[in-house]
Amino acid sequence: MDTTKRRSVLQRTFTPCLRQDMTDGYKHLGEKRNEVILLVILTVSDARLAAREEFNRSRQPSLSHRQNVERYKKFVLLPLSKRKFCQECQQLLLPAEWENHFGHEVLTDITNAQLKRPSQILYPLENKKTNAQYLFADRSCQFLLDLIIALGFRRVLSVGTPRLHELIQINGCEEQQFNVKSLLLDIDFRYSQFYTEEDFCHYNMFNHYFFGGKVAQEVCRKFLHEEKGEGVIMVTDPPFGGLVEALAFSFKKLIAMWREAQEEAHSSKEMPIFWIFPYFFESRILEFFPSFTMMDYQVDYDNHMLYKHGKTGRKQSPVRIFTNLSPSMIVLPIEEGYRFCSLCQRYVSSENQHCEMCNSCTSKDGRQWRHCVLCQKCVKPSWVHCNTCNHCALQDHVCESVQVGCFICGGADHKRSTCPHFSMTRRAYQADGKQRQMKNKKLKMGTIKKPSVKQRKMRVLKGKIKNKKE
Ligand SMILES: C[S@@+](CC[C@H](N)C(=O)[O-])C[C@H]1O[C@@H](n2cnc3c(N)ncnc32)[C@H](O)[C@@H]1O
Ligand SMILES: [Zn+2]
Ligand SMILES: [Zn+2]
Ligand SMILES: [Zn+2]
Ligand SMILES: [Zn+2]
Ligand SMILES: [Zn+2]
Repeated sequence: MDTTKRRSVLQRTFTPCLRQDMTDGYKHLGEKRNEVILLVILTVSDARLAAREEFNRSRQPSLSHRQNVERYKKFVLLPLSKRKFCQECQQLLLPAEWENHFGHEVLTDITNAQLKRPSQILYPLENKKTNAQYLFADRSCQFLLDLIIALGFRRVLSVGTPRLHELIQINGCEEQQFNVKSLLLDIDFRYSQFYTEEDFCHYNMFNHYFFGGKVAQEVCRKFLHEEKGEGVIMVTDPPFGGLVEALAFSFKKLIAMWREAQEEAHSSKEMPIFWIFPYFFESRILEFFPSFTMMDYQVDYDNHMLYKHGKTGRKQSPVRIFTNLSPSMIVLPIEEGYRFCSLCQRYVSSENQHCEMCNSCTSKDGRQWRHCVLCQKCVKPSWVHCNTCNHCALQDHVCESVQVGCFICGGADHKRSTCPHFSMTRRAYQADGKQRQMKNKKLKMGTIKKPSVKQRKMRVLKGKIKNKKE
């Protein structure tokens, strides 16, 4: 099935709420769209909380998790020839339902091995804006699991990492001595067809919402509290379009839940976390989690043309692991070119050279960076020092002093950030600060064409119309 057809099929079927959840992840944060999201998180009133819960409730799928578990039990008892999966509806089918799916593309002879790898049967969701489901390449997934085992963890809270969850479950089934467990928290309700309520919670990581209510929340709490909270690590790989603030808000809630199991004396202990995210979000993540360090390991994905290792994809994935564990403990594979820098006490990628002036292995993107004496720091290899801007930038950038006025309305007396025509709504719904910054940078560097006055006026007009609608 081609992508367009698949997408339209997904839009028609399974549960309309799933599609809505994926696109409306942020909107769950509050009903009133013209509010600044961060404020909504921090000062959410009772009334708004109720409205939010009502919104979440209205997104409940037609079949409950329990019903899906019962269906699964019946499904596994069927002989192979009667085990079907409708690709269009993304649903396991029981014989009585076959006729309703007449004319749909159906997979047959679903084996137990296939049932244990749902991420291979289910189509990755492809909403580019908020959630493209980028699945780990086997190499990266196995690396993560090996690392988790080597570090001695026994329980993994898999937040938006279905493939890692799946790998852990498979190992658990196949090897008696394998003693790592995983609980998957994900907004993709299709997974409820394959996992019990003890293994999967339908969860929104943008507002820490458990769709299964108190019962599901208790499953998570119990999981975190086993062995007094010892041996647990949270691994998360959120959609990259996700707001760091919102994610941090939810992760802090999960950390607080874990901390309840800690004795007073250990109340300042941190729950170990691997947060997988692009390197250019480093400063944003550190704002919320100052104890985190970014690892050099490049996480690869199966279904992302750019972030995929190998012939067709770009070799350098921008996705990294952020962790609050000591960097010296995170051993990166030497066979893939990583090496240990004894001065930094961490593994770094092969091109990442130790800079004596910065006293650090400074590269962020895997290329060798160069020290600029004037900037007093290392910069990307493609940058040169600009005396007009007083810092390094791309050779063909547009110098800062040349840029006067506002990019939005063209007004000469203010900058875009204080533009009176740029409503709060649009600001809040723009991409995360970092993404904005990146775009600004690109504008400054001239990699994005500066809009003409006419284009700017059109934008203001469109903005006004949109705001009126809202
Ligand atoms: C970039 S993918 C990561 C998948 C991971 N690399 C793997 O292979 O297991 C993002 C994951 O987060 C989930 N997700 C997206 N939005 C979410 C939300 N609001 N709350 C919880 N999970 C969400 C998606 O369903 C998906 O599984
Ligand atoms: Zn169907
Ligand atoms: Zn170093
Ligand atoms: Zn340097
Ligand atoms: Zn410089
Ligand atoms: Zn310049």
